[in-house]
Amino acid sequence: MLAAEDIDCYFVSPEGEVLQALDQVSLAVEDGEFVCVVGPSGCGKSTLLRVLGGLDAPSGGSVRLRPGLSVVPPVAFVFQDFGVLPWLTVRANAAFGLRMAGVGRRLSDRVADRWLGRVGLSEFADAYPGRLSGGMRQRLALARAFASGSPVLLMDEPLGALDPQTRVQMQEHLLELWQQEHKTVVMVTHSIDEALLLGDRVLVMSDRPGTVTDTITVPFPRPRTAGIQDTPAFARLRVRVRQALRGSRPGIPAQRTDGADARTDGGTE
Ligand SMILES: Nc1ncnc2c1ncn2[C@@H]1O[C@H](COP(=O)(O)OP(=O)(O)OP(=O)(O)O)[C@@H](O)[C@H]1O
Repeated sequence: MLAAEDIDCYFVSPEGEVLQALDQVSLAVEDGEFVCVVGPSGCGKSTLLRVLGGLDAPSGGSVRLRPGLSVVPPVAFVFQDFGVLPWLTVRANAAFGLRMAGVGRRLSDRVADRWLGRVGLSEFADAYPGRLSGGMRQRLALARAFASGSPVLLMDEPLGALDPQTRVQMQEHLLELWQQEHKTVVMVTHSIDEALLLGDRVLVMSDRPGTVTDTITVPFPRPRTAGIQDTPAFARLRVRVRQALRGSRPGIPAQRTDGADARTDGGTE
């Protein structure tokens, strides 16, 4: 569905310093696959996502989407800061991707209403996002991405701004939506547990310039529930990802392996 080959990405700072963000990154994502990307802060995860979605042009290499994709736009983004437009109603926000793709108001509103129902926001359809909590805004952002009809969703720390309890609820919600819709997803996250709960594969990136240093297949059958996080197999895989991350960061001291800290940036959940 989505393939990147030998992506290099350089930036020039305002001082004129050349900075390499990505170094020869290659990946291939199957139709309907959920791939999570973890890596140290500043290693180029967001840059990779932007290149995959065509928001940034790579300095070298190429990105290909499955030929013949008839859906416009083929890719929808979900960002950590929700990307909700405060001057549009909740319904208009949910319909935004469709409207941008040229779909008429009546149809896009109907699709938006269906998705607002699925994320539990029907009663707020005519309200403005200012009335929504953080978790509700993120549900709206997900509704907009799913409603857009895009087969590929690129998510950049989509649950990162939520409080821990809301985040757990949203992980379950996202898991449920994805299991019903089978979109192709590439999601950047700082949480190892989130990556293992949601993903089919976890790509581990090195420190900047970021490159993919390890790919871990997540063997847990679907449908999954959050309960798998309490199993010994999950704990073993958590350690495996953590070791891969340590391997990608020479000189970084070992992190805890008791499961209390499952974030790639050393924070807590
Ligand atoms: N437009 C830009 N201009 C200059 N430098 C940039 C630009 N975008 C990103 N960078 C730099 O590229 C590197 C990678 O940034 P990026 O945001 O992709 O990392 P990240 O892994 O997503 O970080 P984090 O986990 O902290 O969100 C960083 O050093 C960043 O400062």
